[in-house]
Amino acid sequence: MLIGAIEAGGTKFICGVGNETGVIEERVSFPTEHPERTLGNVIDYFRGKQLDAMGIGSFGPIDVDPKSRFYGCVTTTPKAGWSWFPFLDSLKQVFDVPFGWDTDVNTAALGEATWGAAQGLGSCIYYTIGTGVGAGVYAEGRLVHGLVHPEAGHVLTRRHKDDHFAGACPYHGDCLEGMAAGPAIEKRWNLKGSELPADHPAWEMEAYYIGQAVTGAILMLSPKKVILGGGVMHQKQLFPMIRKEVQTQLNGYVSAEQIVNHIEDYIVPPGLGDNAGLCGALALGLKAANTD
Ligand SMILES: Nc1ncnc2c1ncn2[C@@H]1O[C@H](COP(=O)(O)OP(=O)(O)OP(=O)(O)O)[C@@H](O)[C@H]1O
Ligand SMILES: [Zn+2]
Repeated sequence: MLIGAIEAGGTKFICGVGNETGVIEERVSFPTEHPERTLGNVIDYFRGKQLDAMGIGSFGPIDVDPKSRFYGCVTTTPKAGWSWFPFLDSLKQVFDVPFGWDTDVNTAALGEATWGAAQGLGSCIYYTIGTGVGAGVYAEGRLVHGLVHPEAGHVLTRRHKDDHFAGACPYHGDCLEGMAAGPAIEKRWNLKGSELPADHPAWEMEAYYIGQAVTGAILMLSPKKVILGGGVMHQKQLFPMIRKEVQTQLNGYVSAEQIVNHIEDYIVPPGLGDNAGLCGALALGLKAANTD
């Protein structure tokens, strides 16, 4: 089986083809520009390939309700031209194959649940901490949608005692994304995260905020694995700090072995590394092929 995979990011698009075992055979990448131009590039790349299905994990927010007339669109984005643009339909008009469509983070969660760190577990939550913060939720063997889809990057946070930064979210100020995304780190410390030393106090603060979000997710969803990806999580020293923070915040209330004794196997980086998104899109395409 040959599946087309699209990781549609706000900064760049990655397209690739792979098979039902999760192997990506080739890939290309181009910058996210006006949708007509960007999707023109997508179509040019996939045209002529004998695809059985396609999967798209998109930056959001997006419409994931198949009954909605805006299904397959990015909804309210500041990115020029993308709001309500018929993203999915433009591709469906050219490629007569089953399509999978979901948020970038739900897609990465599916990739991890299918071939990565949460393989065979039936549930996980996947956070990306990058330019924004988002989370995908896989529970009881399926991706979670509802009224819209989870927007776990914007949960409210309790402020760190030494933090006087107002917060960078245009909607909420000091929500999780406003306090912990890459641009928040840069605004607070006047240095990019990648330029801050590993022992800088920034990371203790960062772990405090991510730890709160993960604690909330554990209490609300009881995921069998917590996966933390995105550019900021390249700071590997954050992992032990976040694990400790979660244990401190839970304070013994959740007595599962994974939290008490094996938290290093419970809160982990993506098993698929930087391929989580593209492999997830492959898994979405595969699901679409199998349900069509
Ligand atoms: N090594 C690093 N340490 C700390 N922060 C980093 C590092 N590398 C990248 N970042 C920060 O991560 C952010 C970029 O995140 P990422 O690489 O996940 O890209 P993105 O795809 O634009 O993010 P998003 O998934 O939110 O769209 C930037 O704010 C950058 O400063
Ligand atoms: Zn917010």
